[in-house]
Amino acid sequence: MTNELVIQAENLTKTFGSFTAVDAISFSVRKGEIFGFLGANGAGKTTAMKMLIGISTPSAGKATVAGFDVSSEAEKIKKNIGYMSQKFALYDDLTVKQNITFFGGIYGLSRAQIKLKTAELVEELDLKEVVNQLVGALPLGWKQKISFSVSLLHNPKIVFLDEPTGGVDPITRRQFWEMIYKAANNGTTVFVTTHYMDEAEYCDRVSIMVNGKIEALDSPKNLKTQFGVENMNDVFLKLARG
Ligand SMILES: Nc1ncnc2c1ncn2[C@@H]1O[C@H](COP(=O)(O)OP(=O)(O)OP(=O)(O)O)[C@@H](O)[C@H]1O
Repeated sequence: MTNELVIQAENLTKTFGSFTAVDAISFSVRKGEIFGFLGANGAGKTTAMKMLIGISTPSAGKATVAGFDVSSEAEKIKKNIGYMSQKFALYDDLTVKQNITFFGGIYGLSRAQIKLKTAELVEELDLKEVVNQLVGALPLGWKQKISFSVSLLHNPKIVFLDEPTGGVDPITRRQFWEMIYKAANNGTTVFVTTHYMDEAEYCDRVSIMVNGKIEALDSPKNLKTQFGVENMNDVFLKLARG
């Protein structure tokens, strides 16, 4: 991890009518950092993330991602990031290989690059058996791992993961986190939302949102010390209960 800041938000705000979903949040994320973005349902995480990836315009405040302004340079941001949404976006009726080819094309990779990447992924994820199977036939954990790899196809500087491990078993979640570590070790910054507090422990730093505001932000170790508790679940409960 370096000291280069790849995400900087300053008083970033989103209102819907009179409702403030994201309330003047300020934070920064370093290159290669695994940054956990936590909060209860409805706290404003997805809304904040949508502003950071350039698909929702802030109502107030500002943010830069990969050096580009989210309000005025959204197209440049999209070229520099990967995104895996809660409803991850692989096509069930295409094979694994066809999905990789399709998304590689969208990300602007050449045929040769796609071929190379496909071979790499088959090797890394041990996909030999399933590469020509329809994605729809694969278990959820597999879909998520492939989806994550697809979001990294174009070697983005930052990858945004919105609850990437929802609904999968602990072993698959652990494997997924090994992939996250590997991406971070390769210099990719990982911005991840999760509801699993064991996953919060794996992050370099964690922010916790309550009603649109960031109420805590530090390493898991420092947060546990600050709140005088043993685990991130208790940190979260203390904050959420107010
Ligand atoms: N387009 C919209 N119009 C009006 N209200 C919205 C809109 N999008 C989100 N909200 C509201 O903003 C609040 C924050 O929602 P958001 O989806 O960002 O929360 P979240 O922290 O991501 O929750 P979850 O963990 O359930 O995904 C919620 O009260 C939601 O109803």
